[in-house]
Amino acid sequence: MLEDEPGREQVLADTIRASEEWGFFQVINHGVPDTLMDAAMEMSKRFFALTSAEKEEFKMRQVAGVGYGRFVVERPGVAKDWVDRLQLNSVNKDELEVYDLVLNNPPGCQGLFEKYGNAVYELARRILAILSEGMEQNSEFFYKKTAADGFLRTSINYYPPCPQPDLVMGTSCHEDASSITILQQDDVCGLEVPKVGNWVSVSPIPHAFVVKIGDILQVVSNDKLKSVTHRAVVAGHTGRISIANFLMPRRDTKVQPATELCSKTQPSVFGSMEYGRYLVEVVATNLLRNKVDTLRIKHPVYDSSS
Ligand SMILES: O=C(O)CCC(=O)C(=O)O
Ligand SMILES: [Fe+2]
Repeated sequence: MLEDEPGREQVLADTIRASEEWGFFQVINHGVPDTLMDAAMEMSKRFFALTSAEKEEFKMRQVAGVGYGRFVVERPGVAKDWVDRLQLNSVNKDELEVYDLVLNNPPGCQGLFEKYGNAVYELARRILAILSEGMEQNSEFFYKKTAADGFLRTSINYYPPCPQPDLVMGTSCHEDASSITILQQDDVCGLEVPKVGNWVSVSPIPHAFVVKIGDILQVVSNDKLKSVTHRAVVAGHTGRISIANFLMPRRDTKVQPATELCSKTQPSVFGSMEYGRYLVEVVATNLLRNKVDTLRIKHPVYDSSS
C-alpha cells in the first residue's frame, strides 16, 4: 500500500495484474489498525455466542437487509448454506433500508462497527485509487463511477463447527454484486477461488484484508478487472468467522462501461443498468453465478459519439 514511494509503479502494475487474472489479492500495511481488526473479530465472536433469543432481537426483516439471520428466497432442491450471518450498514445507509438497526448487544457493538466501517471505507477508496491510477485514470475515477455516496454493507459470517463438512457448503459459489469487497478472515482456511479447474484456498495472513473485485467494477472497467466466482467451505472441526465489507453504489448509479476505457479496438462489451434494478432483477432472483453476463452485449460495436 505504498503511497509515494519508489515501488509505487510496481504496486500499481501488480494490483492490476492480480485483478485481471485472479480478481482477488491480499493487502498488508493497509492503514486499518490491527487493534481495530482484532476488536471487530472479537466482537463478532461475542455476538454469535449470544443466546438464540438475544440474537433474534436483531432479526433481519427484509430480503438481503440488515440484521441477524438469513432472510433469503428459498430455492427448491438447493440446500441452505451452513452459515449464520449478521449484516449491517455503515458510512452511508442504504437509502431503501427501512429497519434502523441499533446493535446494542454485546454493548459497544454498534459503535465499534461504525468505527471499523469508516476505516474500511477509507481503505476501499484508497484501493480504488490504486486501481484507477493503474488503468491510467485520475485517482478518483473508479470511486466516482462505482461508489460515490454509496454505502458500506458489512456482512459477518459465522460458520459453526460441522460434523459432516463434506455434505454442506458454507457460502455457495457466487460473485459479489459490489464495487469492491474488503474481507477480513480469522486464522481458519475456508475461502476458495477457482484456478485452472481447481479450487484454491485463500490462505489467511494475520491482519491482512482480502480484496475482491465486484461485479460493478468488472462492468465499469469494460471487462478488464474480473468479478471472480468464489465460495467458502466449512472446516468441520472448528468454527470460522469472516467479515465481508461490500462497497455498494447508490441505487441510482448507472452501471455501464466507462467511455474512457472503451475504444475502437475495445468496444463496450456491456449495456447499462441502474444499480437498484441490478439488485432487484439480477441479484434477488437468486441468479448467483455469472450475473454480469446479463448485461453482456453479443456483438459489441464502438460508438465514438458516446
Ligand atoms: O466467508 C468467506 O470467506 C467468503 C464470504 C463471501 O464470499 C461473502 O460473504 O460474499
Ligand atoms: Fe462473496
